[in-house]
This record gives sequence, C-alpha cells and structure tokens, in this order.
Amino acid sequence: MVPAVQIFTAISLLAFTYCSARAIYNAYFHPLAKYPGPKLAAMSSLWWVYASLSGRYPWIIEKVIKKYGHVVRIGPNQLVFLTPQAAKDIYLAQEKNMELFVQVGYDALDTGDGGISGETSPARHREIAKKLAPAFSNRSLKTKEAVIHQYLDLFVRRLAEHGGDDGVELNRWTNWLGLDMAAALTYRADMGHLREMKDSPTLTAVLRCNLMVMMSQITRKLPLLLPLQFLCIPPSVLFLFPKLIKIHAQNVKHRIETHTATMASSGTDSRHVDYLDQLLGSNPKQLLHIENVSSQLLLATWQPLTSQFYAIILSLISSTKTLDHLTTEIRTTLQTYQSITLDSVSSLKYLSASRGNIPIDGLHVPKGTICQIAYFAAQRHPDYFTDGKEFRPERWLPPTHPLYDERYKDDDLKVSKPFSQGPRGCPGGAIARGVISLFVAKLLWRFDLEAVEGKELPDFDKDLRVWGFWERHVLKPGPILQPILLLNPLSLIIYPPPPRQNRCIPITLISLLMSLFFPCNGIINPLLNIFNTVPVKVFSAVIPAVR
Ligand code: HEM
Repeated sequence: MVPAVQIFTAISLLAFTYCSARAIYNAYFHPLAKYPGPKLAAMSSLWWVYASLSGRYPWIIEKVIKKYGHVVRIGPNQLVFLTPQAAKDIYLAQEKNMELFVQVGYDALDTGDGGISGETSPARHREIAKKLAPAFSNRSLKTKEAVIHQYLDLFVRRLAEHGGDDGVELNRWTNWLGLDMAAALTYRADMGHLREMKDSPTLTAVLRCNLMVMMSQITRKLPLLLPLQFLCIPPSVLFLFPKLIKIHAQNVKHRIETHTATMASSGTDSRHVDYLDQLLGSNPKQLLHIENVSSQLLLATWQPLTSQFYAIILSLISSTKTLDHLTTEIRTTLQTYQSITLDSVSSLKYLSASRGNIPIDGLHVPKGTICQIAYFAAQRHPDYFTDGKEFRPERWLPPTHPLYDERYKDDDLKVSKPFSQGPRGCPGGAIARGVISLFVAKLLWRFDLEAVEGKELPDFDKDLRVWGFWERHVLKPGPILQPILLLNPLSLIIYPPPPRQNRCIPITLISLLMSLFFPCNGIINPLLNIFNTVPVKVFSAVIPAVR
C-alpha cells in the first residue's frame, strides 16, 4: 500500500513540476512570448478551452482584442488577428490557388476522409473544391430556383395558417425551413419538417450535439481530453446516432440509384440540380467521401442559412424603421407575389443592403503557429464601423440612394467578410444571397411582422451562445440547478426539452445513475431539461395576413 502511495505522490510531483516548467517556458521564453494577451492563455491552453466551452467565444475574443490590441495571444501557440490586412495575409496567401496557411481540419470526423471543409491537404482540397465548384455557380443557382421557391412558399403558407396573433416559435420554424431546403439542395431529399410541422430525429439530434462539435475541436488540439468528448453527447443522441448515419447513407444511396435509373431509362435527369450532382461520376469506391462531403454540405447550408433567417427577422422586428423601409420597397416594386424571383429581387437596393455584418500584417509569425481571424470582432469594431453593433442596412447603400446616411460614410465595408475569403472561403455565397433575398422579399410581401406582445425578444449580445454552431434557443437553468452548474463548467449548455418527454424518462434514470460517476453536460442534460430548466424569452413573431 505504502509504495503505491509513494508512486502516486512521485508521479503527481513530476507532473506538477513538468506542467509548471512548461507554463513558465510558455509565458516567458516561447517565441510568441512577446505577444500580449491573458497570462493564463500564454501559459496553457486552459484559457482557450474555457473560452470555447463557455459558448461566448466571439464575445470573449472581442473583449481581449479591445483590451490587448489587434494581435492577441490566446494560447501558448495561438494568435488571433483583427485587421483586414492580417485576414488577407492568412486567407489569400496562396500560390496557385493553394493555401500557405493550412487548414487544421477542425470539422473532420476522423473517418479518414475530410470531405471538403475538413480536408487538410491543400492539393486534395483544391481537387475536391474544383469538382464541386459548378454546383455553386450562378447558373446552377438558376436551376435550383424552383426548389427554393417551393420551400419558401410552403413556409409562407404555414405561417399564414399558424402565425396569427399568438405567433410562432421562430427558432424552430427557421430550423425547419433551413434543414428542409438544405436536404433538397444537397441530395433532393425531403425531410418533411414544414410539411409535417414537427422536428425530425436528425434535427433533434444534431442540435443536441452542439457542445460535442466544439469539444471535438478541442480534443483535436488536446487529445488527452478525448473521453470528455463522448461525455458531451446526450445519451438520447448516443442511441440515435447509428440510425442517423444510416438515414444519411440511405439518402446518398437513393440519390445515386435514382440518378443511374433515370439516366438509363431516359438518358437525362431533369429534376433540379443538387450539390451531389457534381459527385455522381465519382468512383463508387469513394462512397464514404461522397457521404462526408454531402453531410458537410447539408450542415454548411442548413446552419448559416437558418442563422440568417433568424437574425434577419430578429433584427427587423427590433428595428421598426428598417422594417418599414424594407416592406415599402418590396411591396411597391414587386406588384404580385408571383413576380418575386431571383432576377426581380436583385434590383431591390435596400434589400441587398440588409445583410448581416508568413508575415501577417507586417509581423513575423513563427512557423507552426495556429492563426485565426476575429471576423466577428472586426465587423463590430469602431476602427472600421460606426455603430458596429447596431443593425444599420443604410451603411451598405450607395450615396445616391434616398435612404443613404452620411453617418456611415467612413465605414470600411471590405472588412466584413461573412463568407471569409480565399481557397477556404465559402463557395455557397451566391446561393446564400439568393435564398436570403427571396426569403425576405416573400415574407415581407405577404406579412406584417411584429414581436408577440408581452414577449421579450432575445438580446443578441447577452442571450445567444455559440459552440460548433449558433445556439438560438434561449433557455436558462432554474434555481435548484444553478449551484450544480457552477461546479460543472461543461454543463453551461442547456438544450431544449426533447419533443417526446416520455421517451426521455428511462434515459433520465440512467443519466441520473451515470451522472454520479460522470458529472458532465451530456450525461445530466436530460435531467436538467425535465426538472430544472425554464424557457425564457420564447421568440415568436405575430404575422397577420395583410394581402
Ligand atoms: C449566409 C450563409 C452562409 C455563410 C455566412 C457562410 C459562411 C461560411 C464561412 C465563413 C466559411 C469558411 C469557414 C472556414 O474558414 O473554415 C464557409 C465555408 C463553407 N461553406 Fe458557407 N456560408 C453560408 C452558406 C453556405 C451555403 C448555402 C453553402 C452551400 C453549399 C455553403 C457551403 C460551404 C462550404 C462547402 C464551405 C467549406 C469550404 C472549404 O473548406 O473549401 N455555405 N461558409
């Protein structure tokens, strides 16, 4: 017994000495030691892990940039930059269209294939991006227009049926629209959210994996934390996962088979062109690759589009003046609902303005340093934008427009890069802009938007969280669990209750037992949801039909 205690003490002492020596080296002797930033961040990755798990990462980065300047050390080997020049140096420093700063593979699922966004080899990434490129062209967008209208019209019809004075829960509805449209555009699948007006298992499960996605980015850097990643998966999702992977694989398989059958019978496949079209000629041995790319495209379309639908409506109902201008422009320019098309909305100036907002910048950065750009902080920073934190579409108008506001004349509009830039930039920009313009035009042509009376709207800067993706459903822990949450940093995230609570009860009992051993978010989450979370600021929009 005694030797065991001695061995344990010796190992602990050794580990402590090693960590302390390492922290001192990192803080004072590391090549990045000259860069300013929080001391804890310089010493160890714990600061970055905490910031990432808090759900407040963009705001925390914004704060440290305000405090320490335009380049901040946020980890022993990690820098964040603010300036547009730094963004260019990192994202556009390519030779022959290949990046010099390589992607760290943050969103690959370790299946041995990085798909497109998780592909770390610049040469292979370039090959895949080139193959997919036609799917994102303006020409391809035209072929997709009919299916985009189909889902937007269904959304509008459903709102006309259900969006009266009581309003609808916008987070849920925008998720339904975003995911339905993403599945149709990716592989012609109909997920049926708007049709059946309920969440699919895919929607429920993916939303519950938000923290896990962030954790997988952390464990990529700190493999010792790997067990925590699995504990971040709510048990209900753990059981659902094999089913979801199967549904996705079936969608891909079905798409490939129907294409082959249609081509064999008629020699042409005339339904709308989806992203998967570009991969259909691939070697069938590459099925895993096709599955990975299509799951990334599904997410890459669903998540940002949904965030935009949500953010635009939230911004509009919070800013009645802007809403009035936009509604007037849409209703006076477009005479009928049917005349709302990609072509006709492109002429609406105010609508187009209503969008969301090696040596790097002269510094020598040692090879191997992980660099990132604080786009979020940059597009709200007073150096570049007046009222950067406010929704002011006027800043995007040309000076000749009647609603142009001189106040924003010094804004440096090029700093805003919602789609990033360079070989790793978003290829879906044209599709996203088209879909969002149609969404706003159809919605405002048809309805008067308002917040539901008596309901408090979410405050973007206080109530929203972001991990792997934006958490738009705002809930807060009830009083009993507050102290537990304080003791358990991984439990900072609270998910909405599952749609069928009865299913959750056995899982909750298992969770209760497991939480005694693993007090972690994924495990105790269902318990929190049932007994101790209170929904706050349920966000709805009153949509009286006016036309
Ligand atoms: C408002 C909507 C959208 C926004 C704001 C957005 C933003 C972005 C950003 C910032 C990136 C770069 C991420 C990084 O640096 O790693 C990205 C990547 C990507 N986006 Fe989008 N996106 C949107 C819609 C779409 C759509 C509709 C598609 C359609 C397919 C799409 C497909 C992709 C893909 C495939 C990548 C990975 C590119 C690569 O690694 O080569 N996005 N997006």
